[in-house]
Amino acid sequence: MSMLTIAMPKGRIFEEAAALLQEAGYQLPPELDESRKLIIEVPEENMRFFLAKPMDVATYVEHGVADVGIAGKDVLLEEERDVYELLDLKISPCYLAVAGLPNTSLNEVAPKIATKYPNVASTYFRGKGEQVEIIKLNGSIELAPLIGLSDRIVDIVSTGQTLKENGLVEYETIVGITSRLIVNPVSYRMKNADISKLVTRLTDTIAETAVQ
Ligand SMILES: Nc1ncnc2c1ncn2[C@@H]1O[C@H](COP(=O)(O)OP(=O)(O)OP(=O)(O)O)[C@@H](O)[C@H]1O
Ligand SMILES: O=P(O)(O)OC[C@H]1O[C@H](OP(=O)(O)OP(=O)(O)O)[C@H](O)[C@@H]1O
Repeated sequence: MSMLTIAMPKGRIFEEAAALLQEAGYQLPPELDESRKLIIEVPEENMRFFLAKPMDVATYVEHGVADVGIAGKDVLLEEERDVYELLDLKISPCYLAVAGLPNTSLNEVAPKIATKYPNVASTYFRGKGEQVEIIKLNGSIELAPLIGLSDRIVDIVSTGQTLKENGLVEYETIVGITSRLIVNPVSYRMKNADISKLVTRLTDTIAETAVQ
């Protein structure tokens, strides 16, 4: 029987995702978060894990090298991939928002928006009929309005600490974000029994966590 391959995001989602799988009854080795290995096989569960950058998880799943993956909804919105989104795992909650320096209005012809999410940002402003110039950054987005690179940012907010410590305010909430279970469409057919078992177990675990 072929193994189920799961692309896991390294970084802040990882621990919550691994804990959720454990709670769902999968016995995962400590090696999964303790070593620097990027491929971890768990023969007892007939599973194999790839440790990927969060932005890349859906790429592995779309190409079918991973059967399933765990990805933030932000990543799925930014890069539309040919994958099925099966389940809201309700972990790593945050939201995408428009923020900037306080008391500044957007009266220029095409205000500059700095963001790690150029597609989400342009779709959002197009939807409001506002013309903007998108500036793609890869991190430290809050720096942009402070130094005059942009008028606004579109970025993730979780505790709000980063905005606060940099004297920025939120202007609009775009969309709420949680992590999702995604699956390759071919794997979904070929490995339906294993994937359905995973989905059922995770669904039960999420439901139990919700009532607690
Ligand atoms: N405060 C937050 N900031 C950023 N992402 C968050 C936050 N809270 C939850 N998330 C989720 O975590 C994912 C990003 O994880 P992480 O920050 O580890 O990766 P990253 O953005 O690639 O970071 P880096 O480039 O610094 O490694 C996002 O896709 C989002 O769904
Ligand atoms: O509301 P908060 O709890 O402060 O979280 C939000 C901050 O966290 C993320 O940045 P990250 O730590 O990933 O740094 P980076 O943008 O430099 O990658 C995000 O881009 C915000 O800057």
